[in-house]
Amino acid sequence: MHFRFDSASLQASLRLAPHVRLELSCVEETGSTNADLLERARHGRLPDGDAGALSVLIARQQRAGRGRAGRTWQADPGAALLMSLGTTRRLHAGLIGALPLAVGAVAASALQQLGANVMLKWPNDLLLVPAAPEHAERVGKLGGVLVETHALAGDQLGIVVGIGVNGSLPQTALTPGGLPPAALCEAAACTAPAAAVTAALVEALADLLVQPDLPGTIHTLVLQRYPALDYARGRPVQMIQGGAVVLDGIADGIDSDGALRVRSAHGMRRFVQGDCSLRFGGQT
Ligand SMILES: O=C(O)CCCC[C@@H]1SC[C@@H]2NC(=O)N[C@@H]21
Repeated sequence: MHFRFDSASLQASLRLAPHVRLELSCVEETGSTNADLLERARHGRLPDGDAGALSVLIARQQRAGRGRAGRTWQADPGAALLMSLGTTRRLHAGLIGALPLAVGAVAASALQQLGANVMLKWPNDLLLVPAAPEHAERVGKLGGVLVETHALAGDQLGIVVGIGVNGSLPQTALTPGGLPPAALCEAAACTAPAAAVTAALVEALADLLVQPDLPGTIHTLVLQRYPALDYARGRPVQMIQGGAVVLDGIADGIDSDGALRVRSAHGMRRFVQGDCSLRFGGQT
């Protein structure tokens, strides 16, 4: 699966609600699509999401792709969808932690509709899960979501939603959380071409970001859609903060603010930051 587009043909293939207006650019190479759109946010050049407007930037290659928690995100040229969507909205700071989960839920649902069995791991991982239940533990990291924001004048926020999805397997070995990488080309039931994958994700994420009631939509996605997509729920996990294991327990789901609940012998603990590593057969 190879990702390479020109803006005009991608734009022509999109089915968007009539009020949605996209400024779409597809580039061969950039540093980071998230960094580019955040720069636009800093200069007041992201469009108005209340009016249904968004910027979408897709790159075939990134020189300095960004992952969560200051990590880098690497992908071979054309091997992954590398995309950011940017807009300005009014969003209470208390909901920023829940937004990546809502984005993940929307992206996972869009990919499921294309036949890939995609689930989620807190806070931002897209997982590819084998369809056969007896192989459900042969899960891999398909991609990730990186939401970055920039406070603007008034109570407006520049919101940049980045997503990376592997079409082909990357060269890298393990990913954060100890999972092997996975790619859409491995999902037997997903025969959609790269253009269809891209269009489905642009349509779904644009629709989310211009929702008139964005806070209510985030809330509903996190509380109602995320649970069915939550791969970790009920499984043994190890919580890692600052490189150290801080808790062994059982993932117990997500709160409305995006916090992960983990149950252990010491009771229930909420996490708003850190990594959640799955433990299979007692191993990390
Ligand atoms: O798993 C993660 O830590 C999040 C990865 C997010 C990667 C995407 S690729 C497009 C966008 N631009 C970036 O620099 N990062 C995000």
